[in-house]
Amino acid sequence: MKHYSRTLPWPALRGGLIVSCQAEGDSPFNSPEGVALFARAAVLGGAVGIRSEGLDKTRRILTEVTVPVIGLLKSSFADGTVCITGTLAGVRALAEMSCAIVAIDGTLRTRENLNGPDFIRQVKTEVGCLVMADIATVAEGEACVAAGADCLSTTLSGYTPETAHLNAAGPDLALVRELAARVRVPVFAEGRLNTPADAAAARQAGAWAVVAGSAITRPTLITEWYVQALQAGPAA
Ligand SMILES: CC(=O)N[C@H](C=O)[C@@H](O)[C@H](O)[C@H](O)COP(=O)(O)O
Repeated sequence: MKHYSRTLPWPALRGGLIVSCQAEGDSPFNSPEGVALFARAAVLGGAVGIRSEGLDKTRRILTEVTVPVIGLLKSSFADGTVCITGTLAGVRALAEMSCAIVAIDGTLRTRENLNGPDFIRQVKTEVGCLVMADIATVAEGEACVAAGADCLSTTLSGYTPETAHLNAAGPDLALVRELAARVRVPVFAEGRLNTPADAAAARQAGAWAVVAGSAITRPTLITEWYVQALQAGPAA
């Protein structure tokens, strides 16, 4: 196992904002250059960390910022729901390019014949990088910590079959609150934190730090929010 020498990122991230700089599909920002511009803008605005998807994009972002970068690769489970870094090769590639932390799907869904906690156990043994377990429930979070996850993020609440009903309900602050009370590793609040007030509420709920993406780095989606609000018409 290779040993990744690094300063632990937890103090630098504490109480701060991590901006998720991702772009997909026909987004005009869907390139290493595009997301790197977002990362630079985020750091200028005071972001203490960046979350980044994809090997080429993450490699580029790492050359542009000095704050800790949380790297991940996205794929899909058979039912079409999102899987966050589900292969050992992917974890290794992100760790070797010096991501401070690698985000891994910590849900109980099976990838490479392992569920999230078992996969994290394998990653900690065979790769040895810092792991952020992306989870959707308290039980998943506790199982990932027992498996060796270095921190948790509520990323997947609302995006797994059993939590899909929460998607329309705004950020899952109840999950942040419960995890923060139960585990001894940093808990990051992530997912649908679309306003500064949401971010502050997540800190109040016990989040170590807050991750925001869409509301900062998905301008097409933000535009749609405005357009839909206007289509609802004027109040009677
Ligand atoms: C579910 C999933 O695929 N989440 C992804 C995880 O990396 C990203 O698409 C999100 O943008 C990120 O989690 C930040 O969340 P929000 O964009 O809601 O602020």
